[in-house]
Amino acid sequence: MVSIKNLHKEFGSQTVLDGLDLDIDQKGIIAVLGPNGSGKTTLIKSVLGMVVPQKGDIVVNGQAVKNNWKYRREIDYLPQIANFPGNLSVKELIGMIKDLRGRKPQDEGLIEFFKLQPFLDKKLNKLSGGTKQKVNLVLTFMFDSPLIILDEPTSGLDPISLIRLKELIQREKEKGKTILITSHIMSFVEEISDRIVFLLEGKIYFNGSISELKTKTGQEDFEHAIATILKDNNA
Ligand SMILES: Nc1ncnc2c1ncn2[C@@H]1O[C@H](COP(=O)(O)OP(=O)(O)OP(=O)(O)O)[C@@H](O)[C@H]1O
Repeated sequence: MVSIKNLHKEFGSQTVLDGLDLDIDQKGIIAVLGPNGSGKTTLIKSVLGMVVPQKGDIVVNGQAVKNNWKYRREIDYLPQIANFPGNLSVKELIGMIKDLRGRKPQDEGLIEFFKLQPFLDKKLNKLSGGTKQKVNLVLTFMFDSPLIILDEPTSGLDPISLIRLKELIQREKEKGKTILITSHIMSFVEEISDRIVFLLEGKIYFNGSISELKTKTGQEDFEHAIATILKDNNA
């Protein structure tokens, strides 16, 4: 599904990705973790073609990413920070994205699922952070693509909305999709992930299940296992 070989990305003199290799060939939920600034978003954006690496190859669903855009039709992406045009209403924005994507959307079920009906005629710059995130989630999930990439999806969500998000992600997993997630909320990651990919110093430091991570670090609980990696590496 996603194959990354020898990926290098530098911003000026700063090396962010340093010969990173990663294969994601399974269905299910994969959490991409790592300390702040470790390159999670840079990695995701490289897969999406939004960041151009200095070196390396990325193949998504059998298509090379370089100088290509068609493969993106099969990816749904939730950005960490959504810069919505503030003067549009929620309804107008959803309509605009539907027109741009040109695929049959499932927006109505998702609007109902996140209880967004009262906000449809409101301008985006008048919405709270959590409500904006729900709009962001509707836009992401409405096209039913086989690969879903979620950058900090829990951002700003209240407990009920967080439960709904987890339900939605599980539902998508049961359809046989591959879902890549970054999050700093360890309880959320532990609850939903099938596999953990941990980034450190521009490379993959760990790639495996939560129980393998606990064994590797000698810790019984997930949060402490992550903390142990960070402490051992002065991250
Ligand atoms: N466009 C850019 N120009 C310059 N530096 C950048 C750019 N994008 C990212 N960086 C730098 O690359 C490093 C990795 O950033 P990135 O956003 O990928 O990290 P992250 O692991 O997603 O972090 P966080 O957990 O804080 O979201 C950071 O030091 C960041 O400042």
